[in-house]
Amino acid sequence: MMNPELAIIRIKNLRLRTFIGIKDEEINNRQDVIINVTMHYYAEKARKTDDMEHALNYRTITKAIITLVEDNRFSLLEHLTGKILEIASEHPWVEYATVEVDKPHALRFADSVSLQLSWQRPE
Ligand SMILES: Nc1nc2c(c(=O)[nH]1)N=C([C@H](O)[C@H](O)COP(=O)(O)OP(=O)(O)OP(=O)(O)O)CN2
Repeated sequence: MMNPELAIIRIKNLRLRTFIGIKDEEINNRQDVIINVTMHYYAEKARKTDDMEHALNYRTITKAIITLVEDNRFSLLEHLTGKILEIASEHPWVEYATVEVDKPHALRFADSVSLQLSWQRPE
């Protein structure tokens, strides 16, 4: 059974603009990306103390993702998603993280295309 103290933080539909893609049009123009991040961590201390010092600060993590995405350029969704996953999983309290990045304007006849990567802390 899952541990009830394992909190799940979800950063939902973080909408940013960046250079992503391999076509000339994509290299020369920023486009929208939509980012969803999930992080699992043991939140018992944060729950009991109501003190930010014991919580995984989703604001700090979100700001780091915004800086990464907006200040860089990427060719592949795989690379961009992997870099965001590095940020989402770097805090030592994070047990498990997933990142999904949508490129809504990538395919003419589809609503969106997305790529998801996950990370699990080794036992
Ligand atoms: N694990 C938690 N982390 C954070 C919590 C929380 O309850 N648990 N709460 C906060 C803040 O209260 C708030 O939700 C976010 O902070 P805020 O400064 O408003 O974030 P913004 O990104 O909107 O800040 P801007 O400076 O306005 O861009 C933080 N973390």
